[in-house]
Amino acid sequence: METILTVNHLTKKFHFLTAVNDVSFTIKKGNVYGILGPNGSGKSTTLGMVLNVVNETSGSFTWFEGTSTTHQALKKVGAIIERPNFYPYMSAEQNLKLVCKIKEVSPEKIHEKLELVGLLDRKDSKFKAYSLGMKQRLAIASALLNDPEILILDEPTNGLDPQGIHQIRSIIKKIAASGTTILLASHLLDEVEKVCTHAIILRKGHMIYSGRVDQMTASHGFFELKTSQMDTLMAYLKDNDQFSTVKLENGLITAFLSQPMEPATFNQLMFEQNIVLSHLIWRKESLEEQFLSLTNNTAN
Ligand SMILES: Nc1ncnc2c1ncn2[C@@H]1O[C@H](COP(=O)(O)OP(=O)(O)OP(=O)(O)O)[C@@H](O)[C@H]1O
Repeated sequence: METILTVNHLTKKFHFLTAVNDVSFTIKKGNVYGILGPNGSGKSTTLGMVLNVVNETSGSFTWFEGTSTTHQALKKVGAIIERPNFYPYMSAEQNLKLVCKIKEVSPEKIHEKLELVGLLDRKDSKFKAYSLGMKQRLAIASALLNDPEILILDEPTNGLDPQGIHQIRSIIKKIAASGTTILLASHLLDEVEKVCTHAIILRKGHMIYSGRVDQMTASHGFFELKTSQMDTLMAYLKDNDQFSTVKLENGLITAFLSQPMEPATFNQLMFEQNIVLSHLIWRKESLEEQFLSLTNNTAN
């Protein structure tokens, strides 16, 4: 499958705050990716870096397998990362004509794209008369005018009423069905589950999951661990492919299993490594719990 974007160990620091911490993922053609995380988890900063509007502190990213410069590659990317902003006294169609001029693309696709987002019958209405949902749909039509390879959306349903949310989600699915790759940022688990095939979950700038949405809940659980030899244990776990993600927070190690393992087996393994555990708890439904903490944790 063709690779659209490769992100390698991307990190962004704002003074003392690490907004994005060592994030790596790959975007493959035809899939719908959701970057999921609570407010402040680093979603917009990640999108900003790959769109060249935020400078990375370290790490790198490559568009379209490095076949062209980032500047050239971004011409094949449609992105909406800010609130839709068009000329208020011009109609939707006039605004899109202007976008075509600026982007140097033919205006012939305007009707097709307005039709796709359900605004063709409102093409002559002034932008200022549009509802927030219509403005967002117009922004999507605008981003699609040059038939980009990938559409990037930051919180596409924020501030919309339930009907507006439903319309945007249906449009995203329609765009994806036509073969356009999509990358969206959302703080709503429900949204990512409904719309996306793949998810990248961020928490405080760290990536805690990357993979298929339908495998998010098929987790083998995780161990919560404590020992007086934290460094040795961390090094051992990070080197062991039976664990997918290992993190150390507040003196507690959380090690996510990539395959089933009994706590007794793990304890025996630790014993053989001369690591004495003072705390060992195995928990299941880990990702659902993660989701709850992700979606409820507004103080993040
Ligand atoms: N220009 C900046 N200067 C300083 N700190 C910043 C800047 N931009 C973002 N941050 C901080 O980086 C962290 C990540 O922010 P980011 O906007 O990427 O998160 P997010 O997951 O997109 O959340 P939200 O949905 O609230 O935008 C936050 O703590 C934020 O305050």
